[in-house]
Amino acid sequence: MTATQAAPTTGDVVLEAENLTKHFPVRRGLRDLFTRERKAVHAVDDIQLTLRRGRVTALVGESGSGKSTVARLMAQLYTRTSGDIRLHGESVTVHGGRKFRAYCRQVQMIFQDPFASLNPVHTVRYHLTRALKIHGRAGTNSAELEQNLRDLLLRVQLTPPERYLDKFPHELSGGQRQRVSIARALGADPKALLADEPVSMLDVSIRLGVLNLLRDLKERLDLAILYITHDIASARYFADETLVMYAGRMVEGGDSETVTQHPAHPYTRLLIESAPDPDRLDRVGDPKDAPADEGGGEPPSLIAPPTGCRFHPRCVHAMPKCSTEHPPRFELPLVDSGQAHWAACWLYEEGAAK
Ligand SMILES: Nc1ncnc2c1ncn2[C@@H]1O[C@H](COP(=O)(O)OP(=O)(O)OP(=O)(O)O)[C@@H](O)[C@H]1O
Repeated sequence: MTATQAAPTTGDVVLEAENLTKHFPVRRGLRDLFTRERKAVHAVDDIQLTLRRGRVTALVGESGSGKSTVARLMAQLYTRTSGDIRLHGESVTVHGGRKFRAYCRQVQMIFQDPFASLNPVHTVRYHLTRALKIHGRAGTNSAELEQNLRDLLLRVQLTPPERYLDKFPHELSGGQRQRVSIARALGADPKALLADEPVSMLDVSIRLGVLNLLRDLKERLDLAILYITHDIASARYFADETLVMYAGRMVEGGDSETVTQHPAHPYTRLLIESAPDPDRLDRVGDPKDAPADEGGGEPPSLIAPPTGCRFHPRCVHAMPKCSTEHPPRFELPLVDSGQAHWAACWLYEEGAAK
């Protein structure tokens, strides 16, 4: 670092996406041979996302809303259809090779199923040594490598490290396996972690421990973390900021307390109603905070998504405009936290009847 460069501080932008879009082409069937139309799954459309040092951003939505696709795009595992991804302010597009490795040194992904992401025929020592070697952090001799391996396991609270180093994945519990996956990611000394449903396959009793570990890493290593989940209650507990996705688009965002306690978008309210948070139970019946019925139904087809707001076919507040015009982000009045809060919903256009 040169003398003129300021040291990075908590809150600095690490990774950001602008207008990120991914359409997966659909293979043409026999019936489509005579049409010119090219069908695609509109998995992710026009996403804005900013990950900052020392902060957790939750991306919440039901199955198929596009959360994993966003993470894979940010990890450069998928090529994007359009949009921009910037790492420390610089646009990046990599397709494998040395550039991809350099990107992975800064941005690491943690997957939902630690059993699938660890090779069953190799020990913890093998997985972690490989990660350290790939990223040039194995040290110059075997004593240094041993110390680095121990440090990684200590960092994910697998103690004493000697007990775990020579174990195979099947000899570990689900929580321990996920901790090894996290240790492997830390082997790169990344600046951002993309955690795709990191606890959803774990026993309920050990989920909190793994989330607490991630929070501890965020604080101690000043990591920027993207936390993908379908469980909005855990976003309130764990994330600083929460973004809600529906059918490939972002519909609401703000600090986690505000989004989960004062949800604005009818879809966010529906998500919260279907996953009650004990702290809100005393307010059930308060029409301002918990409308009685926010609609049900199924998410739409992403091959031919609804025009206008994609939630309008399920929305009990839908107005004529909702089916024809895509709503922009409307800034909402600040509540308790004083942090920015927005919703992409015509209900919040100035003058709209709520
Ligand atoms: N490789 C692919 N080819 C075609 N369609 C895909 C592909 N990957 C994802 N999709 C589609 O894109 C949409 C978004 O999928 P994605 O996995 O990102 O959602 P998600 O919110 O992460 O869901 P889940 O929680 O079930 O993983 C879905 O309709 C899915 O079927």
